Amino acid sequence: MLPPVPEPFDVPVIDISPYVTGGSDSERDRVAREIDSACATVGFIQILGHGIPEPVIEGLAGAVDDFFALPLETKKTYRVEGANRGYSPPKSESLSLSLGVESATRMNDFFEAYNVGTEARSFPDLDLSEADYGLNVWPEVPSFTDSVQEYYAHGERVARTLTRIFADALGLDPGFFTALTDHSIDVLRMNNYALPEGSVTLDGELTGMGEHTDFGLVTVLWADRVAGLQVLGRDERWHDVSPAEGALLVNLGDLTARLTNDRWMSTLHRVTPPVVDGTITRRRSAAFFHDGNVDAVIATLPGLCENADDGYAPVTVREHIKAKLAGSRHGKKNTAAGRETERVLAAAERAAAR
Ligand SMILES: O=C(O)CCC(=O)C(=O)O
Ligand SMILES: [Fe+2]
Repeated sequence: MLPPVPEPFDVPVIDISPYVTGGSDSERDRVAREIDSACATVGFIQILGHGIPEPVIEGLAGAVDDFFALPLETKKTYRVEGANRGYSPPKSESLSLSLGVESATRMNDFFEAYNVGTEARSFPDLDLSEADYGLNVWPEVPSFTDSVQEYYAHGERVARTLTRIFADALGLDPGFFTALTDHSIDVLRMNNYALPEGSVTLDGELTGMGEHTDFGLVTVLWADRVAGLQVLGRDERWHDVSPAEGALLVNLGDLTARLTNDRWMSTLHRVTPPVVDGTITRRRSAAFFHDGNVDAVIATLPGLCENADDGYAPVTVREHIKAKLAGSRHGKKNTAAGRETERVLAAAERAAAR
């Protein structure tokens, strides 16, 4: 039975500084317990004490502003075929297809994005392929490369700090995630939700970014404090989420749900920016996706399934990400996700029925 009234919905605020600047065992223990509870009940967290200096965040925001202010034709010269890199124009992706949903709003996500990520050549000793770890393209925009690279290094540091906390919260060896992530496929997706006045008719189908779960282990999300992000609560209603002053949002991806046999949640979310007087209120965000080594095998932790065949089937990060990207970027329904698709589809369908 669905709850008759919406439940109060809060995205817990957690100060992770004991893991960033050093803290006592008991302080770290408190952080790990708070993270465990947030991951098991919401799947979204607001973190403070992350240690990213304000000028670094301002630098990222400035880079996002400068790039997306370019004419569309110029931005399109930075498209990269066949890799999750460079510019993605409005209406070229449909996140809901990454779930295996044949959406009525196919390719109607109006966000535009710029992606950069970890490159094969950063690991000269490993035999990594550029098909998995694509080369970045950098736009000719003053300070863009420096500002984005500086933020990227912090995004990676914060993601790794989080997985260190996850190991404690799940009672695992401190190095558990390091073994899965020492050459992690990471991507920073800078999103811009804006359409010039009059360029589009909002027919109720167009959306900022369709409902989806993130693909990897954990996402660190910087976002404007402007409405638009909505998260599906356990009451199966969509709730508006905007970060507290100075907070970054964090959410878990499908690979962590698989690892924990759904004890921790990969929560459905979407972006529906408000329309004021026929114009979309501009909103920016930057999602740092920490997805794990391409060849890491993600299998449910033994302590979290009663029988050996109880958990998710083991999957490599490569297989999983490939199926997801084929859905969102190439309009191909993700049929490989199995139990995961069932989980997210059931939640999406119940939310739609409300
Ligand atoms: O714009 C946002 O706040 C969310 C972006 C997001 O969910 C994503 O890029 O996966
Ligand atoms: Fe997302």
